[in-house]
Amino acid sequence: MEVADLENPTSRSSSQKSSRRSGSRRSQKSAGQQSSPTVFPEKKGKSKSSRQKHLVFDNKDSKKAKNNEQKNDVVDEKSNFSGYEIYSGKLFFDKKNRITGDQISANGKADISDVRLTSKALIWGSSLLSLEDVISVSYSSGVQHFIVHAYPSKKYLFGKTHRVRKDLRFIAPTVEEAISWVTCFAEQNIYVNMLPLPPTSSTEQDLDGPLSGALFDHPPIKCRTPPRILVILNPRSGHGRSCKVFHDKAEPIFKVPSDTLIMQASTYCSALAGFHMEVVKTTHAGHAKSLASTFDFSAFPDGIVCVGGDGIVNEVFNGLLSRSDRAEAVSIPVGIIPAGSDNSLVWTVLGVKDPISASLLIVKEEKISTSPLRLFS
Ligand SMILES: Nc1ncnc2c1ncn2[C@@H]1O[C@H](COP(=O)(O)OP(=O)(O)OP(=O)(O)O)[C@@H](O)[C@H]1O
Repeated sequence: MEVADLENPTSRSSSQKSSRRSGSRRSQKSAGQQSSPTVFPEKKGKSKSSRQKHLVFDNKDSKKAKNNEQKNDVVDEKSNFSGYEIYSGKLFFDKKNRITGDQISANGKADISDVRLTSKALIWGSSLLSLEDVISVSYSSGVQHFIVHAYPSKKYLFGKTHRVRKDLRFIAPTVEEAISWVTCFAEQNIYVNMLPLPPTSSTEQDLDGPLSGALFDHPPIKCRTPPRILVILNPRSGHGRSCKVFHDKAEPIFKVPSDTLIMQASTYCSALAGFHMEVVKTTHAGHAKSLASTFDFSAFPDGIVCVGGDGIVNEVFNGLLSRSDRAEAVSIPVGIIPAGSDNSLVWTVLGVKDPISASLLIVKEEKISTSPLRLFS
């Protein structure tokens, strides 16, 4: 099972317990949200019929339920999971990312399931993916598929868990439905990577025509503004292993190198969680303090992330508190990615030990917005 199994509720992430996102859809649209590039809907007429040739969804069974007014409670006794339904419908889960384009073969019919997006999870078959574990959704304008990027917990030896990256690709019956799914994810404050349109075959291009003209009938998908943060990394932390910890485990959550996100067998440049980060590696003791005491807030309005052990965090807080604009400094969000030899501070304050869980908290903007004064009071 790739994600939490409803039959086995203990495999779910403990982070499901609380969700800032419960509430009405309207309330979830934060004031800071901005429009991402407009999603160009499928061209009507010719293009629709051309795409319908791929579809094997049974439209009679397909149940599309967008519950703006009436929110259905989803309560699963086995998993003790609850949330209200945001959207539901039939989706093809492309388990092995093997389907080219949006075409689903007859063999793939068995993998078409009823999928529900609730205020807390994405649920299909016996699988449940907590939205707390979802980093982002990637989508290309005008295609039927989208990818949900997540780091669900997985059990390994002796009941211990660790987080594993999953890129779950779903194909909707129509482009319009794909857009609706992506829009609903965005409304749950999940970042949407708007990717370049994948290359189409010459035949398909001829049938569809260029994606221009009367393609603006869909409103733009709204998602949060990509945060800009300063990362202060102590390369000596954790006996010199902090750089590896950051680049291997944490950085891919915030952004991915251009050649690692693959959609439709084509390579796209994309940021996973859409963060703009400047990474500064400290060169000496006291460097983190001087950076925190002098950096320009306007360049990094969304905060600082410390990568290292307790010492580097201590320096950053001391640097912030030593500033002349202290009132503003104490409100700057500070995140911590544990990479030191002893990470007792991050464990005590945030309740996490591993760099992936700590990064998820930063992406979810839950702990990064805690001011240093409040942290230590
Ligand atoms: N480039 C550097 N070279 C030498 N020392 C540094 C450098 N950058 C920071 N330091 C100092 O190293 C000290 C220890 O760093 P840090 O706490 O991050 O790592 P650690 O000792 O591995 O972790 P922990 O404190 O959890 O045991 C910090 O107090 C800081 O002053």
